[in-house]
Amino acid sequence: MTTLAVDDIHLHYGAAEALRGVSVKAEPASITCVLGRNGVGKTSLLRAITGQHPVSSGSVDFDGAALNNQPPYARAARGIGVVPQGREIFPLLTVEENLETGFACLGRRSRTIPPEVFELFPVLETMLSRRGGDLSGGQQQQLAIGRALVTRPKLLILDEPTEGIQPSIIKDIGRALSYLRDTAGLTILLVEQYLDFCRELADRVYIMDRGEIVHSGPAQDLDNPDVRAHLMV
Ligand SMILES: Nc1ncnc2c1ncn2[C@@H]1O[C@H](COP(=O)(O)OP(=O)(O)OP(=O)(O)O)[C@@H](O)[C@H]1O
Repeated sequence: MTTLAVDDIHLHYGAAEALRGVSVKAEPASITCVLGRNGVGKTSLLRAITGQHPVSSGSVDFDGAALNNQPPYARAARGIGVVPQGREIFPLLTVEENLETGFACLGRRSRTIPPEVFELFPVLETMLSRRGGDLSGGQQQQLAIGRALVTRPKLLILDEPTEGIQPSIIKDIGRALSYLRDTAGLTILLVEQYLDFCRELADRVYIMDRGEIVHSGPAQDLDNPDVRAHLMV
């Protein structure tokens, strides 16, 4: 069963239409990557999936059932984990407290930090009592992914996880996402501008332009200059 099926959604900010009939699917245990230049609607698509902005029409089905008008916290409780653009770490909370904010959508008995968070990102364990704001950008990105994993997601959504991150940590993040797909069977939906990262990781790619999907296919399609042309400024 398809984990996520976005079907023909339209989304408006006032009179401006940011999404014009967008359809996207994410299959179980796979990485789906949405690419596109600045301002084409990638974050708006994620807002529609996470419930942070209402859609004007169309549907979003998750795990076999419609999400309709469910608020973001209900979607998180159903298994949609989010790593937002800019990470949104609480700077004055410790690393441990930041991870524990993921407990909010869990029942009392599941309120533990899964060991895989520290297996994937050992630096977080060594920095548990440090303040989030004292971490480097790359460490904060790892923390944001760890916090999303605490919610035990079936679908992990990441908005530009490589933005402003040093190459060695981008590699760590890539390895972590492959592991989560291959070993934990997680479904991953990734918005990115970094083409090589997507080419290496993704199973399927979608390219957006001006609120529409202009190409979809296997990640190898990114080798095709005609496909890459959609990403040129
Ligand atoms: N809160 C908002 N109110 C009004 N317009 C918005 C809002 N958020 C985004 N937009 C507009 O909607 C369009 C799509 O923006 P969106 O952030 O979804 O694009 P994006 O592809 O994620 O861009 P980026 O790569 O810069 O994050 C843009 O024209 C943007 O200016």
